[in-house]
Amino acid sequence: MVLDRIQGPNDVHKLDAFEREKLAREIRSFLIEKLSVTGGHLASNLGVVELTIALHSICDLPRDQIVWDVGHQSYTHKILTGRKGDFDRLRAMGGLAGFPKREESDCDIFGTGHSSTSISAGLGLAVARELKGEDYKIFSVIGDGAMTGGMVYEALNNAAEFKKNFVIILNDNNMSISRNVGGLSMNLARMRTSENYKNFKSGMQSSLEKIPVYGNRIVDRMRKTKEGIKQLVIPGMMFEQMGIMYLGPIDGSDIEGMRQIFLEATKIEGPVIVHVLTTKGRGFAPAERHPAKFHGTAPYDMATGLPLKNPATTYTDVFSTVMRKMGGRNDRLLALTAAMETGTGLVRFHNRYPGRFFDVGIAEQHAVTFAAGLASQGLIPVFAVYSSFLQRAFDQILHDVAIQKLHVIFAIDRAGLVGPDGETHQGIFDLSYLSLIPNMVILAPKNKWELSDMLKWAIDTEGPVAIRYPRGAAFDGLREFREPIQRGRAEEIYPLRGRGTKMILLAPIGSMVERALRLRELLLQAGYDVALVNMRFAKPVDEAILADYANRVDLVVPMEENVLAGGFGEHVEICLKEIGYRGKTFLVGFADHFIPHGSVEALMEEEGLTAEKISRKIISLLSSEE
Ligand SMILES: Cc1ncc(C[n+]2csc(CCOP(=O)(O)OP(=O)(O)O)c2C)c(N)n1
Ligand SMILES: CC(=O)[C@@H](O)[C@H](O)COP(=O)(O)O
Ligand SMILES: [Mg+2]
Repeated sequence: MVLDRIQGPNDVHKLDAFEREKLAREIRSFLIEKLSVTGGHLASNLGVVELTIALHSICDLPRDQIVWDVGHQSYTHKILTGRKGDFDRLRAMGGLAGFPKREESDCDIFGTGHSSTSISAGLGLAVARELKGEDYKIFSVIGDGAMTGGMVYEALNNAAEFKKNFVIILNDNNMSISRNVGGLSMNLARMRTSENYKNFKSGMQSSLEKIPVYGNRIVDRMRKTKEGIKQLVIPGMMFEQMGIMYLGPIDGSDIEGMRQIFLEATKIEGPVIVHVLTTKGRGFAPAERHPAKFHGTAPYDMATGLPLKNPATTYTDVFSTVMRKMGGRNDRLLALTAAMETGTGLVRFHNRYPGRFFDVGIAEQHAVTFAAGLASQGLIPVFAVYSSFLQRAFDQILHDVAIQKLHVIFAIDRAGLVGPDGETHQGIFDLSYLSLIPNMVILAPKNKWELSDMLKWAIDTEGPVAIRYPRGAAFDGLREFREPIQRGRAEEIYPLRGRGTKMILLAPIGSMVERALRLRELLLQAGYDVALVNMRFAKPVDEAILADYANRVDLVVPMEENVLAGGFGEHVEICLKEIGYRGKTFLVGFADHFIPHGSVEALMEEEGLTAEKISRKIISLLSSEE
């Protein structure tokens, strides 16, 4: 096996062209087999095996620097830098991360996870290299989907001005997670099919000879032509006009061709884009047929590609069903996504009401302000978005939505721990960054029925509303508790019983209600009297119910799947102080640190947030004062 000879960075340099081809086949089989057990980002990785081998074979790592946009496609890079042996524990706690991590390898020069950062980071590296008087190659590898993110254009604009040498490899597989959208995507599609691609492919050598003046020749030619329409199909014109040299499109399965072009590109003065055409899911038929399904996959059967387990009903499924239903009842209801149609459960709404569905690309900031514009005209946009991706749009929420009290609904999926994607994707900050914005109303459901009720309530109310719910199976307990939703009102589940050594109020929100059930049992067993209130609203907090309990309990325990800093518990504490509560509080949530990858339960254990661990802390707190 050629793969066995790859033990660390630059081992790929020892291979000849034939062996490089063989290595690509072996890596592909390796990934298909390993990910069938662990799950992970299969389709994107299968698409860039050859591209990564070509790149590594002209780089001297870790001296040369590669920035992977999003970083979900960096598995071959990890294999080629000595991490092949870690793939059995891909994305497991303490195991190999699914994204580049500086602490994992000195070949991971820049950590990623969120989209569209690689050109800015690459430019930063290039400027730093010059300021430090150093000399090495810098590559940013970015997908066509990531090119829909606004930061890319801020970076290109800047790169054209700064004129630093670095190479942007545009990995164009004609897909984001779902179909790629927008004007740029249409432009790339035209480039794929243009005559120049065919010419470039057949005349690689003559194209290479032209490289130093390649861009200018195209621009000169375009200036001369009077047939304006033809300009549209000249690849790279858009980039060239911005002052970024463009090469391509080139074939992303041709390792030798890519090696030559990548190397030549590093010799060009200023920023260069090399446009590479790849195939998402390449070499695994189910993934080539359904790239969206295999973008991020759970373990699967290698023969058929079918999932090994049937997934339980998720909050995303519930959201999906209710949106579709409500779309039929209210024709002002709109659904928005920033390139996460599948993940947020909007496929059914899209199919049923195509005119009221909008995928704006990986553009969370734009999505929020676009929603604000729609809401200003009396429409009801629901922006379904992952908690960690919404972080990008903080000012748009504050400035464009909240100040104007516009009725935009934020359906915040993946709120709480997401597990294997790790620190970049854990949705543990939204309660903090939303709570501090005036006019925001924030809810979190305890179970699947409550998500449905909250969404319907949010559609009928006014002003900005956020509903946050976690990844994974929806809780289907506590079905009998279904008080109608009222603004700022909590729901009492279990009152105090009137007997016990100390009185405790458990005040969980969202997913923590389920955990509080078990916690309550443990505390009852320890001899305490324990009430449980489902707080429902992180903002406005139900002051009345807190005031009611304030005189009766010794301890209030707000619980949230969010960081404690600026979170729900802190707001409850402020409220209790205003009410004049004299007892203790014990805040349950995440400490002030980033939480790495692993299964959600393992991480909860590590964070001390299992019912058992919380109960031990509470018992010790209360017994220390006895
Ligand atoms: C800010 C942000 N929004 C959404 C995502 C989710 N996301 C991860 S990969 C991806 C699609 C990227 O498409 P592309 O760059 O073309 O890479 P491909 O998977 O096709 O290789 C999306 C939307 C993200 N990582 N970051
Ligand atoms: C790379 C990326 O950002 C997405 O693919 C993300 O991993 C999706 O996560 P879910 O599996 O929770 O949809
Ligand atoms: Mg793509």
